Amino acid sequence: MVSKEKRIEFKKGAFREELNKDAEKIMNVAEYVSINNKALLDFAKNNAFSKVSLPKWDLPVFPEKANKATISFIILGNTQNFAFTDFITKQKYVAEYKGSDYVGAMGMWASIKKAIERGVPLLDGEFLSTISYKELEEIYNSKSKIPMLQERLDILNEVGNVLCKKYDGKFYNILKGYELGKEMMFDNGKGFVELLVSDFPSFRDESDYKEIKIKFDKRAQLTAAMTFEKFLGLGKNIFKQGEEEKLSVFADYELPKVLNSIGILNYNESLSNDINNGVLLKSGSKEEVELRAATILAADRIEEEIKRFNKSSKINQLGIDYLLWSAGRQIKTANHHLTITTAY
Ligand SMILES: Nc1nc2c(c(CN[C@H]3C=C[C@H](O)[C@@H]3O)cn2[C@@H]2O[C@H](COP(=O)(O)O)[C@@H](O)[C@H]2O)c(=O)[nH]1
Repeated sequence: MVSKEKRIEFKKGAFREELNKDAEKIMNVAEYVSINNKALLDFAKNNAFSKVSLPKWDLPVFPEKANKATISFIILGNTQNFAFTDFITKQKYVAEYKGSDYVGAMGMWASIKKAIERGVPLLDGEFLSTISYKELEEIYNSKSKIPMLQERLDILNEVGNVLCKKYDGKFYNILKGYELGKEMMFDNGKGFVELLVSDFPSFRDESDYKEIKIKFDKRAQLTAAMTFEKFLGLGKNIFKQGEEEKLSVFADYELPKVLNSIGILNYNESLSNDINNGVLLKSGSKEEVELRAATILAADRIEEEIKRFNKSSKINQLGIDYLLWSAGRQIKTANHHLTITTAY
């Protein structure tokens, strides 16, 4: 007979298992960040019976239908889904779309939707492989300037080239056969998340911490999650049942902010001062990797604890992510950490 512990492990899949293990190794020797078990248990207990919904990605900045063009749009946006706070002014990117202002990541989605609607062929690999700085600047030009424009451009050029070489110039071809209920996120190297990371260097999101290599793959996992949730919101499952259980939370700058605010992540004095004062944390620094590793581990433990308190809970990391993310929107006072990176 398979024990309950084993069953949970099996459902997580190899990627998430490895990520959790590496996060745990890092947190065992961490210097700047620690997890407060009491706060974690309290949070799990208080949320064990909460009704958790998943995002439907139905704001006007997203396409309305569940089809191939929507899949392409979601992948395109996730090539650009990082760094929305200006590193000097600390202001968030703001873009206007159909009379409303969209802030941060939503501003980015607004700008690419607006460009596609006025005929810029942003879903076409060939166009992306040669899109220029000026053209991209024009696309993002709105109420403020988007950070890291050159990096965004380099990524689009790279992605365009790979699409032309391997995917007939089309994003949606990365999702093999477009067969409802059949697609895999992880499939021995051939799943959707795995192909994004292996074929597109800019999706690779890994860090070295002492001798530990940890793969967060935030943008690649978020691409799969958004695709899953967008389709689900319209009553369709594009992926094979259970694939979503293999995803971790998305290790960005928002989740550690929330986890710290509710006492689950504790920072030492120097890290706490740096974040409060808006000091940049170097990409790949111990501080930055610990923040991300702690986020992954804490979210995984919250799921385990919720399931201990509520044996019939079906919550997974997508639910935990949305629970924390939504909590973050209410926290207006705390700073998130600032790192110059294309990962998140
Ligand atoms: N873990 C996690 N990270 C998420 C999201 C979302 C989108 N949530 C929407 C989904 C439905 C609702 O309507 C929400 O609004 C964005 N991010 C990441 O945060 C950063 C941007 O932050 P800011 O500058 O403030 O926009 C950036 O790295 C972005 O990729 C999430 O759900 N989980």
